[in-house]
Amino acid sequence: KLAGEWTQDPVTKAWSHSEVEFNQFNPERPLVLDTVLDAIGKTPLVKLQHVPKAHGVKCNVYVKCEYLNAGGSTKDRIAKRMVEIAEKTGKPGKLVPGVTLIEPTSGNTGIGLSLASAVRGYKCIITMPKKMSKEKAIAMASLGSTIIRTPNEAGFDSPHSHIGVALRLKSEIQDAVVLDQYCNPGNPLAHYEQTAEEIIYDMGDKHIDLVVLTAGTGGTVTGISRKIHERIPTAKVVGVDPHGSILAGPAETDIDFYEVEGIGYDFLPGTLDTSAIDYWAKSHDKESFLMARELIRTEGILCGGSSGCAVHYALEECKSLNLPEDANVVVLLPDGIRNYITKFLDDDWMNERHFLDA
Ligand SMILES: C=C(NCc1c(COP(=O)(O)O)cnc(C)c1O)C(=O)O
Repeated sequence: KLAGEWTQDPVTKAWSHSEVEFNQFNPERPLVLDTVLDAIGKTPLVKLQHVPKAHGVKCNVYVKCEYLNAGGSTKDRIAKRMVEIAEKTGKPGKLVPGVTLIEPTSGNTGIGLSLASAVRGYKCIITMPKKMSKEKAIAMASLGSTIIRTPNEAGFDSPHSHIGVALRLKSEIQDAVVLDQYCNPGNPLAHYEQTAEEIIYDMGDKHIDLVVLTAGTGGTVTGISRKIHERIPTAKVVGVDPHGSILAGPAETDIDFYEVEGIGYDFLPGTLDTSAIDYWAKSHDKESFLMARELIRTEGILCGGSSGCAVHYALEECKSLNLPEDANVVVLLPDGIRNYITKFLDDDWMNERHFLDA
């Protein structure tokens, strides 16, 4: 198993891991790339021009557009990093041509791994709950992956869940490897050594006061939060967790269905370091989708549902903290509209769920 141990230097506050070497951050990227996998990372930060004011927020809000990654989401980063680690170290399994990658996912990690498999010549089997969009399934199938849908109501520890089915398939298929985004250090590491460094580098002399991040496996919030606290100790990091999920802590034990894809779970993933998060906001579907639609319509930001979730609750925090005009807030937008064309972008889909009711 790769999980290994994270340790933090008591003086520099820098993190290291017992099993993995870290890549150096290089802000430059050549324009001619060896493969499409090199078109992952270096996504732009965009300053919102209208949405903050429309919601009574006077500070500066910058959104990191992760839908501009090669596979369309921030999860391309961890897919590439987990494959790199396995190719280099053979952990959690040897990746040789013809090997079968099996991964439980809400879709975006699956797209990232399907992309890497198409480029590297691996076979790929994805297990994904039925709740997740058809668009994501079609993207993965187009990249050559086999998709197995699992029941939404199956708990994480059920043999019928996307995790349970992936583990069963691994035991049945020869030369199969489950990289396992829920405990693989390559998940938070990709964000600690790259996503967070991009944010710090690109913000330059604009002081970062608040970072708002949705959480699913917790890799994004763990990796970014650790680096932000290491380099900008005064900055606060807020995690956003949907009602119906328990990531924000035992108080939210009411596990329930919600529509936003990719965030929240009925268990605490090994890649989530809750001590790295200053505090949590609990989110609702309606506000998340309405904000995503507003960002698209008034800012031209073609983002997904969890992006609307992150921005809505970031604005709520700006108001409750009464952040001044010169404060700077960074929000990560994990994926884009391609994954949801027939879902929250469609008025009928929204009306069926009363998300457009006043
Ligand atoms: C866990 C997976 N996605 C995480 C995710 C997240 C959360 O990112 P984490 O780094 O897993 O906490 C937010 N928004 C979207 C649209 C996502 O797809 C997955 O694609 O398997």
